[in-house]
Amino acid sequence: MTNLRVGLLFGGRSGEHQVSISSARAIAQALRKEQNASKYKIQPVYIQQNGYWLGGEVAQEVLESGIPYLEVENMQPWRSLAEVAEVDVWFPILHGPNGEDGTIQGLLTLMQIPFVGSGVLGSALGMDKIAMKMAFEQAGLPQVKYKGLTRAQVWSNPCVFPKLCDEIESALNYPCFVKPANLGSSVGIAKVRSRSELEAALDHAASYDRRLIVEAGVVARELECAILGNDQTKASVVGEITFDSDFYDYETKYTAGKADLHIPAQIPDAVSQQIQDMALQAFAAVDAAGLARVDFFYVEATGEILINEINTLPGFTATSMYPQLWAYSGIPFPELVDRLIQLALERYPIDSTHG
Ligand SMILES: Nc1ncnc2c1ncn2[C@@H]1O[C@H](COP(=O)(O)OP(=O)(O)OP(=O)(O)O)[C@@H](O)[C@H]1O
Ligand SMILES: C[C@@H](N)C(=O)O
Ligand SMILES: [Mg+2]
Ligand SMILES: [Mg+2]
Repeated sequence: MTNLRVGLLFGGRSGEHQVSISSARAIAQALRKEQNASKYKIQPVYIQQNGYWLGGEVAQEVLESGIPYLEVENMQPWRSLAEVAEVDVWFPILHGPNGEDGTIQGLLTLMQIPFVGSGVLGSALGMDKIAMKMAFEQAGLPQVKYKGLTRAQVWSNPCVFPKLCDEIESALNYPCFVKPANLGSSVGIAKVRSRSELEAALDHAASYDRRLIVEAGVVARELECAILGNDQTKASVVGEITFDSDFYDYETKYTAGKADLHIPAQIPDAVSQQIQDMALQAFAAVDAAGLARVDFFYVEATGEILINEINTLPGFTATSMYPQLWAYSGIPFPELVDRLIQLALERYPIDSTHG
């Protein structure tokens, strides 16, 4: 099909709103390159931070400028956007809650329009770090010790909260990492080394999500592997990230020069092979589709490889690993987005036979 209309869905009601805009800009650029230019027509649809959907000139302007649109006078619920009816295939490049978590995927499934990436189950399991870790546990994938919590427990009465902190300290020790269960780009994450830091971090993470996770901290090299495919999946070469900051936080991720990406990672072949196998297993364990990036910890001294997480809509920004891992593995960015759209079309008739 020529001139297929690709609904580039970006922004979103998420703490990763700005990252999504950056990812969408990179994908739009790739869709305008080489054969993609005659094959696809981009239909940008921007979801404001407050959740309203905007098409037309505003969406185009956000895509061109990279600057979020904050005005509220053009409020549109999604169903009144003319663009929505014209899309042949959706490319949701939304990160975090309300985009990477199955909500949009459910809506697009009901619209009966093919879309890039995982369906409802894969997205939801891949987003929620507690559910994800349970799925990984079932698949026999090694990971750090963790404890899942709810906001209600954290914001409970002053008698219960200290007991909760006692339990976390005795189960996980310091340092540990406190995270909102459903977020990404390190938003809301803190590395904590004391009781007072733990209390503050739990309170902070609870302001982002009603589900939280605390993980034992590990001293390790950080390795990532990209996956592409539906039922026949392929793993990319493994990459490593190094940085001087305390951990791979938001600023380190998205400020040019703060982190170094090493592709391929300088690790033994056997380690690389094991990480690729584990990444493929993780993809299957959450029922992901299309694409994902799987993040690992490699404890060099012991040879231990621990899975950290899967990201079913990984970043495509200038400092993001996913497109760079594939570029090194022989799939340039324009071909990568083409393949992702073709994978969405390939999967669609299969998924639509449910029920
Ligand atoms: N248990 C842990 N031990 C040591 N470091 C950790 C641990 N958990 C997280 N980190 C640090 O925090 C970073 C972010 O963690 P994580 O990948 O879980 O968050 P995220 O918000 O889902 O990030 P993204 O989706 O952008 O990859 C890791 O890359 C690592 O630097
Ligand atoms: C976008 C960010 N959550 C990533 O995983 O790259
Ligand atoms: Mg993540
Ligand atoms: Mg990560």
